[in-house]
Amino acid sequence: MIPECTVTPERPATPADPPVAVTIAGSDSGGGAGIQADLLTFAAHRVHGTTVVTAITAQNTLGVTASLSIPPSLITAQLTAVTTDFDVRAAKTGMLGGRDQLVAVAAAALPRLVVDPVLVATSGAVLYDGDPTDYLRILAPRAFALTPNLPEARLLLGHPLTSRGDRIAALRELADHGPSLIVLKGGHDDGPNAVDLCYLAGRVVELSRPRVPTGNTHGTGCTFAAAITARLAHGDPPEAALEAAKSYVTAGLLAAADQRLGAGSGPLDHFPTHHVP
Ligand SMILES: Nc1ncnc2c1ncn2[C@@H]1O[C@H](COP(=O)(O)OP(=O)(O)OP(=O)(O)O)[C@@H](O)[C@H]1O
Ligand SMILES: Cc1ncc(CO)c(N)n1
Repeated sequence: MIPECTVTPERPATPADPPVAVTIAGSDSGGGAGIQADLLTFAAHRVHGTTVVTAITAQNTLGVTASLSIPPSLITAQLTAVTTDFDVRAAKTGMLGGRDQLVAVAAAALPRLVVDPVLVATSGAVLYDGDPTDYLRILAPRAFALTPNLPEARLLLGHPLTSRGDRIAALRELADHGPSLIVLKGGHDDGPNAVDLCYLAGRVVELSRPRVPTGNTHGTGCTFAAAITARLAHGDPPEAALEAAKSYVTAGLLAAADQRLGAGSGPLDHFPTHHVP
């Protein structure tokens, strides 16, 4: 006989319940970026991770060889399944694949939404085949935070960002589309420090840590945005969430600097030993 499915009786939430976050992103078969990196990051922060898969990529440390976008109706169904059952405290988008998928995500009401505008993989593979400005026109008005890297910010705004003045102007331009928090990631810059310029409640804040000399940087952007999301799910104020996420990514890069996983750019270590969630 099949036992009947029982529903847990209503009881108030307790501090022992882990907060819930949702990642809306693509699958990386190599396990270093996308949904896989996000779930590892959530787990390292003791956040229960739920998922809305938007695309499946055939990918490893050397690049992406194939990808398939999930039909928007199935994206909506996953969003409904997650948000009608769980008390979702924060959400994050990664690879969306195309405009129809982005529109399906923008139709959902998601708290503390962190949008990582994934457009092109470091290897050159196209991860968004629509117009990059869709992110600004359709999704940014729904977002709490937007976290482009420098090449992505250039594509979103359609002009180069050379000087520090250009970058500060870009922060304001991006914030005009709605998000309270903008993080312009400087991982692709050179220099002894990895410096991200942030715009938060009208202030420019610099997030800086020593640059880790390593080629194992696959999935740093996903991991950083997922760590911000995890800290927001715990209720951290935005500036504390940013600092904690930056320290976590730096610790993960350091711990995996000499690791060999795959022949190309390997993943970082999502459970660095001295990280305490
Ligand atoms: N070698 C490094 N050492 C220290 N911090 C780094 C390094 N590379 C990137 N970071 C930091 O990691 C975070 C993610 O930034 P990055 O610019 O790499 O994102 P991304 O380009 O979106 O990532 P991805 O390569 O996964 O697409 C930022 O805080 C950035 O400063
Ligand atoms: C699935 C996926 N999402 C995001 C990135 C960007 O790192 C990637 N390479 N793959």
